[in-house]
Amino acid sequence: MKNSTLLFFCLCCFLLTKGENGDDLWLRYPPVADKMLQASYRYHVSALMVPSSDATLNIARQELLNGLSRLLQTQVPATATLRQDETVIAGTAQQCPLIAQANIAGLLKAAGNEGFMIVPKILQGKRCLLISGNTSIGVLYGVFHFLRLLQTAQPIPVQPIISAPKIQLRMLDHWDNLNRTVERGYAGFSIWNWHTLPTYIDQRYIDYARANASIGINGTVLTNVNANATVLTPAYLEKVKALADVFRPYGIRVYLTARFSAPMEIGGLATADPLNDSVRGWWKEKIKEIYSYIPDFGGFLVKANSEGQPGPQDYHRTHADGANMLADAIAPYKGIVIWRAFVYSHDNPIDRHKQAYDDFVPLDGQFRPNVLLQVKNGAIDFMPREPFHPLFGAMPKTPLMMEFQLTQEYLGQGTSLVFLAPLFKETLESDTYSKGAGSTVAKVIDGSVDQHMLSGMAGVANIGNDINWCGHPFAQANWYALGRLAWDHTLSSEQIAEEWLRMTFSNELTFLKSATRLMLESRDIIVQYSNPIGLHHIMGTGHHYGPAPWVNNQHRPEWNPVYYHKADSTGIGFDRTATGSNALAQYQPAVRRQWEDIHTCDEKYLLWFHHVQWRFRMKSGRNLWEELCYQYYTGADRVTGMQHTWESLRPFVDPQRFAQVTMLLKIQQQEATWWRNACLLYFRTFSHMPLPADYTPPDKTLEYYKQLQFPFAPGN
Ligand SMILES: CO[C@H]1[C@H](O)[C@@H](O)[C@H](O)O[C@@H]1C(=O)O
Repeated sequence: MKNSTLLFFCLCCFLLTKGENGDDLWLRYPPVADKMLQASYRYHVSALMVPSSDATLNIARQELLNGLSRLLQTQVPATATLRQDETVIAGTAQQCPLIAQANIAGLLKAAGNEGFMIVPKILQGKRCLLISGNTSIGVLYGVFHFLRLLQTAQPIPVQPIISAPKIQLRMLDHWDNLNRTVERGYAGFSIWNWHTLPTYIDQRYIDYARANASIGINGTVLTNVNANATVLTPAYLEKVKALADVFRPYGIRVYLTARFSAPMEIGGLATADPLNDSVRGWWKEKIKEIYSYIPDFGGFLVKANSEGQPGPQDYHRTHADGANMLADAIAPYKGIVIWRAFVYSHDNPIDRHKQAYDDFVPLDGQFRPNVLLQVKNGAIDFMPREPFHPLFGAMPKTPLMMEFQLTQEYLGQGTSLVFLAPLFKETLESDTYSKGAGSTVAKVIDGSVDQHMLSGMAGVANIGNDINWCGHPFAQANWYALGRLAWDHTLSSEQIAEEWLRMTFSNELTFLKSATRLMLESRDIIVQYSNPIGLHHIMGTGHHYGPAPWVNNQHRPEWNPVYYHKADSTGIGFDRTATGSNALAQYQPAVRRQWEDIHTCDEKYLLWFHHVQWRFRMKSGRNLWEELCYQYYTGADRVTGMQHTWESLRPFVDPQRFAQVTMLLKIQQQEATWWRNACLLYFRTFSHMPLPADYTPPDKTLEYYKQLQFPFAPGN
């Protein structure tokens, strides 16, 4: 064997074995299984022309070479001149004279700063496929899109594809602590190794950047919102700089969480009052220092006056005073401040649902232009199902950024198969009616309803140092979905699930049909067996794992499940209508009308907005108690159905991942039974009604469930 052939053979063996454990996420690039298709791809992609003009284009070329050699099982040669057969050319018009001559400038306008175009062209009489954009990063996104077409067995485009992101800031928020624990993290420890940074660049950092770039994520907040000021000290800034240097060519900016009391903790000042001159001066100097390390630093994410975090209210200042102080200091560097709206405190005992709106709506119009307000999808806290947050549409003068949670804090954590795109879509497609019908949450956050220049969507990361990144093999799909929806919120959950499955597992249609359904139904199923009909926040306190609707001993009333379900002898549910907390008044009249009447309210939100009598007649004809039983039992049964579906997919999945998911589904089945039994046994003590005769009664007592301890639950 010639040396070069041997080398290529070794490379293929390495590439083919790498990825077995999921360490390549959706960038596994397995050989195209359909030989006809592979032959057609080989014909259309017979040479590559990618100029070496900068680090981003070098990455694009490398990704193409790597991806194509694995997919097509042949080495696609790089070329500097057009060949007789078809050439793929990637670059901007400035970088690549052939693209400049291709007459695509008009089309490229629609691609903006980060978008791309993939277009077939005849140049110098020869067929070419151009992957272009107005910037190198646009080209890189185009390259990943092109590879996705091949990974998902799509035809080579015959018509131009033009794509630009609908949302500007597409981010991951890591809740990673400096000691490498991850708050609400279920996939091991933090991937940021502060001990070996800045000198040691873990391959994981590069793979993380590739994965993010492949789905258009362009920002990462490295640290927990429950912040530690130490990350702003020089020793850490050097480490942050090392990460920023790795991520830059992938189009990813680095952000940090700013602890509001940092001027006191690491600056030696006596106060952190945002209107105090020394404090303002301290932040200015600190920000100048940060930019001396990281010239394109993105900015700060701040959790203030929430769950014990310091903030401007400690000095009788408003959230706007706090945000603006940082915004003024960072504006000269074009940095931004992302201020969180997740606030609640015990002096709002009637309904935690209302506080963010009460605190922030009066401040609309007072924030500097470089401030975004980051709002969780719902008003309580990443529940399995929540109506959209009433702040969306209620602050037209402030750009609101979406905060979704990818880590499954309340959704079975690391053990449950739950595909979150349907949850995200449910919120994004909700109509706020803020500017009349059609003012969906998606259009509020993409800035189109109120004409904002800044727009953003973040996902609380579900990434850790587990061998497969996210703990559960299917949890990777939630990271993927966030990126895809932040790029284009009109994509359907089905499309995203199918894309991810094709890239991660197989393009076999039989597999895809069942596996897509498995994913699409999974979120509904967990809602059904854990929090049906609008129930919420009835999980174990502290670790948030498993059911504990009986808990009533937390010193903060709003941390107790009983505060939320309000079960009593008459019924169950939280009355948020005018006869109750009146949280509904925070929505537009058209939204209110959907939910305020107990007889017409969408039943998925019924107990969210109403205290409902046990014998209330539901649309199914069952009374509320019977419906609750039906939902819990059906949900748990459907997990058994998920197990059967997965079993039927055995022929399509490698043994390792097949076994992992099989074992996890077994745990999920046990959890579903646990939720069902514990909740029904407990709620029965209020309804005083029996389980319908056709259900197998729980084989354990309520006392048994109350005494279960979880010393191993993450977060304990
Ligand atoms: C980072 O703290 C988290 C906290 O762990 C979590 O239980 C709650 O959901 O939300 C907080 C927040 O979003 O700030």
